[in-house]
Amino acid sequence: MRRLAILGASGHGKVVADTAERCGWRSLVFFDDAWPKRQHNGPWVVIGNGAMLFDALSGFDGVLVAIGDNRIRQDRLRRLRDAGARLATLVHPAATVSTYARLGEGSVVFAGAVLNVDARIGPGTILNTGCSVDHDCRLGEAVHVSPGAHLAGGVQVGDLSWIGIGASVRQSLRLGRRVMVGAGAAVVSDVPDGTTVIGVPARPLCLNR
Ligand SMILES: CC(=O)SCCNC(=O)CCNC(=O)[C@H](O)C(C)(C)COP(=O)(O)OP(=O)(O)OC[C@H]1O[C@@H](n2cnc3c(N)ncnc32)[C@H](O)[C@@H]1OP(=O)(O)O
Repeated sequence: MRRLAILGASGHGKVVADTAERCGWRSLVFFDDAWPKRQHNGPWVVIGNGAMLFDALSGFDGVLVAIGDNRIRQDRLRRLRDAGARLATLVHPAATVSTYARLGEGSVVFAGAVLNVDARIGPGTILNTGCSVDHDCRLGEAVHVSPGAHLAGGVQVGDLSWIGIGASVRQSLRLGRRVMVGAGAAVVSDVPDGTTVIGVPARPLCLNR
């Protein structure tokens, strides 16, 4: 039976595990630094800490990092890949991914998400429940598109950026690295690196205070 290891026994980790089962993984276990205090994550067992996963890689057919923090997820994915881990990629059967889209290793696409034609998604990205990423979008590494967020066609999103729940981004815009788009925002202009924007239309958070 193919074995999957998931690093990060969080709520996000439970959705990753649930999606993995829907994708046909039958044997899956968690690793988390809260072990041995944390022994379970929902119906799944936590069998060791992060360091123990690195020692156990040969026993797994796939490894995923289920850590919501983009920077930490990117770091752990890179370290696991360098250590020889076989990084898995998940697409929930109720998600729609174009044959002509590309999805980087270690990425997850949850139920109801749509990834459209000629989109390119970097490694370690989360396309969360019911989001959409439209044609020709370019997402960097370890991006998170939250539930119900929508990117119109041709949007570029830099590494480590986070599109908040229910936000929308107008077509052909360029969002930099480490951008945070607040929940429910409507982004109608480019966003520079490291900027948090909120509101409708979206403005930098400091300008809204
Ligand atoms: C399955 C899952 O759960 S996936 C997770 C999905 N979660 C998300 O998408 C979270 C997105 N995060 C947000 O929207 C956050 O509120 C952020 C990042 C924009 C701001 O967070 P913080 O920096 O902690 O700001 P804070 O909460 O202190 O709010 C600062 C001010 O901005 C306002 N504000 C915060 N977020 C928003 C928003 N999304 N839209 C409008 N105003 C906002 C607050 O009301 C506050 O206003 P005030 O100064 O007048 O009182």
